[in-house]
Amino acid sequence: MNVTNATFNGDSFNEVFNAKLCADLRDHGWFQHNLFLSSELNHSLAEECLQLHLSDQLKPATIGQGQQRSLHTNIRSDQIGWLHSGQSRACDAYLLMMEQLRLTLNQTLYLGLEDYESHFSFYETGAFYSKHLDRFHHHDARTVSVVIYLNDDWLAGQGGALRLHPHNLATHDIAPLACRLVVFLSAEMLHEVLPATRNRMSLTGWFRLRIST
Ligand SMILES: O=C(O)CCC(=O)C(=O)O
Ligand SMILES: [Fe+2]
Repeated sequence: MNVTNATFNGDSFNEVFNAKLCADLRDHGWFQHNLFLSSELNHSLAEECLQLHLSDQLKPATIGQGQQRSLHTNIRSDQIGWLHSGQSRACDAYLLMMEQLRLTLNQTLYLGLEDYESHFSFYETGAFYSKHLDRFHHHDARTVSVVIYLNDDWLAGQGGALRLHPHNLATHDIAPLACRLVVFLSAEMLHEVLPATRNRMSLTGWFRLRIST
């Protein structure tokens, strides 16, 4: 894959994108953009996620942080693999886009986001993640959540939606379609992942503030 010209879709990070990102997060607490990844980058990331799954390198996700971290398969049943820079060209291209997103969020919303952590997620048929907030209870720095979906040809009726529960508003379902980006405020937006009738792959990440100790 040629990272330099296959990464961004034409309208990611243009003025309209940036203005909508800023307005939607500020006014509603979430933002969606359907063609964020190029199909080439989507394909490379989907292939990498699938290979990690097939080679048993993804692990059951846990809940909580530090010593409180534990496995709760009644709350979530996906498998994850944390990303690190240099692991592949596709992951580096994705991390570059997230760096651009971090700068954009800081410039438009003055959020002071310092860094980003991210993992692949693989939900096998029937896997789910019940209603939760992404911010941990104790001194957590997670501020903005980002999900990118990697699933070609996702059909209505296959389930697997990200269900947002905006405060005092009706729930909103988003299908996990390839190339799609969803951004929301980690401390405010309750959300869940509904079970699907097929495997579901994504990249999930969090922009964090520096924690002062
Ligand atoms: O995959 C999704 O749609 C959301 C995943 C999620 O909520 C999480 O990993 O915290
Ligand atoms: Fe979440």
